[in-house]
Amino acid sequence: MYKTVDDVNWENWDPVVTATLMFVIRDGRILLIHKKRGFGKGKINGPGGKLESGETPLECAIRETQEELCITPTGVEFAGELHFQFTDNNSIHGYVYTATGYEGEPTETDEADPIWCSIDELPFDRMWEDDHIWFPHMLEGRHFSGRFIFDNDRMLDAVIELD
Ligand SMILES: Nc1nc2c([nH]c(=O)n2[C@H]2C[C@H](O)[C@@H](COP(=O)(O)OP(=O)(O)OP(=O)(O)O)O2)c(=O)[nH]1
Repeated sequence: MYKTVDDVNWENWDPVVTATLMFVIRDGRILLIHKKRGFGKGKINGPGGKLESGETPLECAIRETQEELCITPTGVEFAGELHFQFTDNNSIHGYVYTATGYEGEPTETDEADPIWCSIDELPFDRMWEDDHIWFPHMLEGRHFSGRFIFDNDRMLDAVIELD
């Protein structure tokens, strides 16, 4: 039973899922989604999803943003990595990207409803519990690597490292 980050053998960690997140940030605002289905349904997050075979995390993050919001992010940069170990043995390796712009118009889809938020007033109470830890680093443009233990959607422990 995982309780703390130290309970995981990170050297041999073999995540069940690799997933991505994309955050368009411009003019003091960030483009988030209300996630309408799938893992994390009901939460506010960035667009993103699971890696498909043959795809790089960057390609996945762009594709998922196209699928969920009908936009193509531009000025994309790697922001950080997230390592989630769940008590039920699920595990997710997440790659986070930021973008400075996009082509197209953010549009509601079956998966997501776009929401522009001020970076000073992020709705952390409606987001995953770890997000308030690494969002400030992402917004400052610092690369981060986070390790987290979750029991369903309750965070039990967190360690964050900065470059
Ligand atoms: N911000 C944030 N995002 C998270 C956390 N945990 C977590 O899985 N995510 C993201 C990574 C993925 O983008 C997404 C979950 O995967 P998903 O989007 O593939 O789920 P899905 O069932 O909708 O599957 P898909 O078909 O869209 O690929 O949630 C977290 O703690 N914080």
